[in-house]
Amino acid sequence: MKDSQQRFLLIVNGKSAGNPALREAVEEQRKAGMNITVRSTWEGGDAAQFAEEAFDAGITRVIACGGDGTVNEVVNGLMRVAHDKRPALGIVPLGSANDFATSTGLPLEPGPALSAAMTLDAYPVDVVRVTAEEEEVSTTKYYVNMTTGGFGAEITSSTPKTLKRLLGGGAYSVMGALKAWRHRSYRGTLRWGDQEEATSLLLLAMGNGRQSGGGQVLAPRAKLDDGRLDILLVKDFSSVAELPTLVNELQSFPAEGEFVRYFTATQLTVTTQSGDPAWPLTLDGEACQYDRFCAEVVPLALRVILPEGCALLSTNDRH
Ligand SMILES: Nc1ncnc2c1ncn2[C@@H]1O[C@H](COP(=O)(O)OP(=O)(O)OP(=O)(O)O)[C@@H](O)[C@H]1O
Repeated sequence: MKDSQQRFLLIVNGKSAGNPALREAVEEQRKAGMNITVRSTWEGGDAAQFAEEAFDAGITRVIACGGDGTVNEVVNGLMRVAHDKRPALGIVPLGSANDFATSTGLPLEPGPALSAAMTLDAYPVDVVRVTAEEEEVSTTKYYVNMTTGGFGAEITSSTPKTLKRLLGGGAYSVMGALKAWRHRSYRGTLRWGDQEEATSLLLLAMGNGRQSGGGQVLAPRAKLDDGRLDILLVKDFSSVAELPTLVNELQSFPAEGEFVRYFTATQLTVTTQSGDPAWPLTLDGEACQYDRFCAEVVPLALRVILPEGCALLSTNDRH
């Protein structure tokens, strides 16, 4: 479809509605004849609703203007639209972390980002469905980038920089930090493929994309369109003497390390024993807490506007 035939909906996080660079970029594109509607959110939930309504309003591309949380809401709204009617997703990153946009190589400034979202091609990517059963109520949420769980999720959702120190620091500074944060592990039984493991984890990461928490690469080999989740398990340690091994393994992501395991799966379920605390999760920046949940890949569910040659697409592997 030609750019002039596209109908664009910008869903702007109300926090950024006055962003001068975005306003200027929209004005410029409109002057160039582009058909742009802008809707600004008032509160959580609006972005998903606007995205869900987009197809009926004749929109062909929905452009999420905000941080990872806004992108996540828009993805959830788009997933409520039938697959063959689902508008493509573009991103103008205006958040504090912007992990998805950064890792896919999209422009980070509003002007170039809007231009990219309006003119670049859209590529089909996987979306991950997370279902949870809590007191007989079932909830379904989607994400496109990464979910972190356990203590790691607590840190990523509170202070992204703290996780950076955990992963990037030396063993002794890590130990001090962990003590200061009163770190804890989360217990549960994990099931994937034909495997089952009862374990105690500091961190679980389920990556469709590669990074979260403001630049933490937790799924370095993930591809957005390979039909698989890249799973990182970081087991708890019992003494400071074990920390150098743990920190080393976090640099190499071994398939079967002493503390770190990295593998792929199409589906992963986590179940806690009754009486154990529920797992804190951060789904593309959105915090929640579940006793039992299942994450599964919905292959090629959403077209996302990405840079040509994006390293996160397996179609670009040969380049
Ligand atoms: N008008 C508004 N004012 C303040 N907050 C809003 C408004 N509309 C939506 N929100 C909230 O903003 C959250 C999303 O924020 P967003 O991810 O865009 O920014 P961020 O947190 O700075 O980004 P990042 O995750 O990249 O750090 C939503 O969960 C929603 O609840």
